[in-house]
Amino acid sequence: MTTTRPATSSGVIRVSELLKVENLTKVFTSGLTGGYEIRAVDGISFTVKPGEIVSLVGESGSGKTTVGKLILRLLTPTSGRILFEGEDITEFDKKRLKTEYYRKVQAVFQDPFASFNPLHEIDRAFDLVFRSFLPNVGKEEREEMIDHALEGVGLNPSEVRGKFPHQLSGGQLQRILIARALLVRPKLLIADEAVSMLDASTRIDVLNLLGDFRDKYNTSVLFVTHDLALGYYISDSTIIMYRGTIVEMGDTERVFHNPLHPYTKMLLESVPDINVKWEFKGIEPEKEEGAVYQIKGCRYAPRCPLAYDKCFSVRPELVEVEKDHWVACHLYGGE
Ligand SMILES: Nc1ncnc2c1ncn2[C@@H]1O[C@H](COP(=O)(O)OP(=O)(O)OP(=O)(O)O)[C@@H](O)[C@H]1O
Repeated sequence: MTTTRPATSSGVIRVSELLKVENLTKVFTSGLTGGYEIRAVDGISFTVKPGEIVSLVGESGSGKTTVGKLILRLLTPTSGRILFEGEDITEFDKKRLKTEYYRKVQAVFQDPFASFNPLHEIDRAFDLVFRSFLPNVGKEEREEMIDHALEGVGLNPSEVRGKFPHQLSGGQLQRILIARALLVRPKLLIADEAVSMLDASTRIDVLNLLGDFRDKYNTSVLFVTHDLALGYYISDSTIIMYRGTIVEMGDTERVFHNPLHPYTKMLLESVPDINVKWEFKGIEPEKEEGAVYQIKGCRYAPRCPLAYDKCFSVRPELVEVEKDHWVACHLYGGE
């Protein structure tokens, strides 16, 4: 990959985990009757340290968004724990989520248009944040804070304030949402495909902005993406998911420069190279979805060129093969 990455903030002190996900599982059922189990997230564990940017990478359907929604408690886990600052947030009631948790954990999603009411000026987007988390801020200070937050994401307040969503571009709207999420200086930002709709140069600006914000306020970011290059550019650590399971994770440099899992290797080989012209090689058919979740072993086995008997019958565990580099593959001794 040719992308260069901004240097990791050197001043960040990483004491302990901010977020610890333990054996997290979410099972959906497809259809009302006679459906099959979709193990969208299947017993995954990982941590996010204070000030760490972690990419959650995988193809469509790998379970990335479900993980984000579970951490945001927009979904209830089937089993497992989500510890935030040591407390299991799956046990928080609605009041605690609203008054405490969402003060510290904010999110930005893919489609900025969906987050704005087309009938209201964009300024209204900030109302809920002030009402919920900053109720004592006076009108004048509030206006200053909004202007400051907008400037922080590279917007000129006079160009966007008082406008309706249809009068602004997707990039401007997404920056406004990021400004809103960062206004309360959250400890964790969940950015789910948050830059996918932006054009290439705006995308890099917004990524740099997330990096700057982390450096300034030690905010951790869970960066959910299907785009390996973006994940590489921004993150300290990378988690590769396949069909609800983590197949590889660790320090971003190690995962990208020494990929071990056949799935990670395949993903990296699929990144288009600017010097190579497109050539159609056919599309590999995926195993039928319901059948994939019934595989007792590695979910990637049916697609894996190196799979052998054991891969279909025994689920490989994540093993640390070098410092801060984990892989779940029988080729590396996982049981
Ligand atoms: N509410 C739901 N009911 C039933 N199945 C669901 C539900 N939400 C997600 N799924 C299924 O769970 C699996 C994982 O979905 P998820 O959206 O988490 O994947 P993803 O990696 O984020 O994919 P994408 O990049 O396409 O958003 C998919 O098979 C999806 O169809």
